[in-house]
Amino acid sequence: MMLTLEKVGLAIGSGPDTRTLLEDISLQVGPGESLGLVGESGSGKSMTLRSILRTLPDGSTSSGTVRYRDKDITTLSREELRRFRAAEVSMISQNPLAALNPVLRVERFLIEGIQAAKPRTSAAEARKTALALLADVGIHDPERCLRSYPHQLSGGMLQRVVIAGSVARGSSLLLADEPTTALDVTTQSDVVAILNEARTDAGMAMIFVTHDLDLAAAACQRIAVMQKGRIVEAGPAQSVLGSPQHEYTQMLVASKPSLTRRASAPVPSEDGK
Ligand SMILES: Nc1ncnc2c1ncn2[C@@H]1O[C@H](COP(=O)(O)OP(=O)(O)OP(=O)(O)O)[C@@H](O)[C@H]1O
Repeated sequence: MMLTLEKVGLAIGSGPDTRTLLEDISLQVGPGESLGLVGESGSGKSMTLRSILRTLPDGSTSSGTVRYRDKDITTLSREELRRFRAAEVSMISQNPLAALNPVLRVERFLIEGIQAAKPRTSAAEARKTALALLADVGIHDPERCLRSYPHQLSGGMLQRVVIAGSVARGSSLLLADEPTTALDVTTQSDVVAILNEARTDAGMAMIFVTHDLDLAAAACQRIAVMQKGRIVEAGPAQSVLGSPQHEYTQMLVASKPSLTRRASAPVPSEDGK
């Protein structure tokens, strides 16, 4: 298994003011696999990702184990943790600008990633690889994209560049936190398709956080449903969403806006009748 969480817990504060943020979180993701974490706002999805990266809030206490390959991440030294974050994990968030340096062209971002993974690659070779990676993520004019600064690209293009960057760095673990929330629906499905392709081609393990059940089903083979810091139901995406067992999952599925229902809903007349 690439990543295994066993009974991960997280609490903040002390004494009677202690608040439990995560409780008994156990999950596994293998190479090339994708796991969706779904649940309402505040259910602990982002905190689960932060437990993996060990970027926990000040004053919090964690428990349980986070195993990456054969190492327990919770016991790594500061230097080992820095290396784990830089070389093994890529984080894709709602805001791709956060991952990119605003004063550097896309070219520098990708070439640095490629050379970090394979230090002996020449600049010319790295440039060629960067162009190929941009083409792989569906960028039509890779030359132009390489020369661009982040602010010159659309949200969908930026998210593609960040995905190309994680492939360039040879990351084996992809943590995606609402990566498509800021995109329009068509670009959303393009980005999900590109993520899926990058994951299977490069054998990356992916955790995909979203509150959108349809998106989770499109991006993930398995789904874990979180409520109040716990996983209440987990299993193959089709069975969790098709025949949910836990009443919280049933409620989420029932309240999901259905595209067919939306499309066929009667349009209210102007006077509201
Ligand atoms: N720095 C912090 N200190 C204390 N509590 C926090 C901190 N950040 C988040 N929390 C609390 O931790 C709980 C879990 O939050 P988390 O961000 O993981 O939820 P989420 O499921 O990712 O929600 P969202 O979809 O809104 O991002 C929430 O109750 C939140 O209020």
